[in-house]
Amino acid sequence: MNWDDTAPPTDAEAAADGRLVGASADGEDQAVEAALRPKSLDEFVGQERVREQLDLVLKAALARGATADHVLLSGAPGLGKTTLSMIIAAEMGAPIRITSGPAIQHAGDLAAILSSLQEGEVLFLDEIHRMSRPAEEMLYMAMEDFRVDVIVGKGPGATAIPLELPPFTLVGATTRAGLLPPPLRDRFGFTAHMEFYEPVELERVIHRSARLLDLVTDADGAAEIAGRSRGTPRIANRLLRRVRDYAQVKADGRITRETAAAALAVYEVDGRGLDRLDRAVLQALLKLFGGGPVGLSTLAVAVGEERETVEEVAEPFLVREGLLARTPRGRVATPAAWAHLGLVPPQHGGGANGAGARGQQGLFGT
Ligand SMILES: Nc1ncnc2c1ncn2[C@@H]1O[C@H](COP(=O)(O)OP(=O)(O)OP(=O)(O)O)[C@@H](O)[C@H]1O
Ligand SMILES: [Mg+2]
Repeated sequence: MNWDDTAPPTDAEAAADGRLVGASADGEDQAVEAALRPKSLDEFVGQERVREQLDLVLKAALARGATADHVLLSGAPGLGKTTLSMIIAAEMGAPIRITSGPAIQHAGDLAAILSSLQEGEVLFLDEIHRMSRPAEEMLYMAMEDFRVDVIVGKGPGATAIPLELPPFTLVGATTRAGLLPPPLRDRFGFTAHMEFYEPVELERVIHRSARLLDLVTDADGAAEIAGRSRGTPRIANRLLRRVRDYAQVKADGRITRETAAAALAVYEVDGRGLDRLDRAVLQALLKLFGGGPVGLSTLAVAVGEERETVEEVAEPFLVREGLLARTPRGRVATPAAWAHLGLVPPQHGGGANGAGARGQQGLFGT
């Protein structure tokens, strides 16, 4: 993600764009996601702990006739932060105003939004870690005291005019909770950390979406898609749409294990959710470097990609899946990586594969 929205995309961003297993929303996702979004906590699949805690927070506020505490939602892209913010408003019977950190560059932008909120309204601030510093400081006071100081004039003659705000609920979302300054983090009454979903939960997401899209999907078909969805509902929904296309063109429209596997083979998404780039990185690491350790730059050259693309686009998922490890001496494949690609690791102290790998490594350097 680039801090400056006007900057041209980096190579890594270009490589991540349009990737079937990418977690960020693309144009098609944005068009269909509204239709697939669960509208209530009961409909929201998985995240049991978050759901239970949030249910208590909201019900208690409703019972007191009060505005709910501010809520921070943190978690990787596509796990349901925006969806949950809308559910919070719906459960509170409150309107929601949606904005984002990068859209608020001046404190004045924030003051304008805050002063126009209705009592009890939910303000959803997406990418809250990307707000400007002055806006952030204004937000501290707004969250705590429902008050802002509007600065009028410039220089020594400037004066602060206090402005009372109606009580509201701030829902902040971030993919990078670690980047939030502690004073901001501390002002949220409740923080929900969203985890990646289990395959059985993604199966439920897929069945639900299939119903809404009028698709016939059997249990094995949903399981096949879920296993390739990288723990992410957005990816599950996207793969479901590609499988639907295939089933309609090449089969009778029904989504079974066979149509799902055949469709995703066409798109080069394998049984574990790795795509062409992920497998190219693993294959180079195993076949050219005997499983490593090998330096990132050397590995990137071998794959024919930029260093950043390998590091930011491919590696995070490979590391999460326990297929690749980043060590001080370089990238290393795990036994699971050899098994996944159906290759045999070289034996210690011999074996053509191992010797070949060491020769290559010497050639490339690290
Ligand atoms: N728990 C869930 N149950 C069912 N569907 C879900 C769930 N979570 C997310 N989804 C689906 O996944 C899609 C992406 O979710 P959402 O837009 O809320 O993710 P996000 O965390 O806001 O992502 P980003 O970080 O990119 O903004 C939505 O269209 C929604 O339909
Ligand atoms: Mg979102």
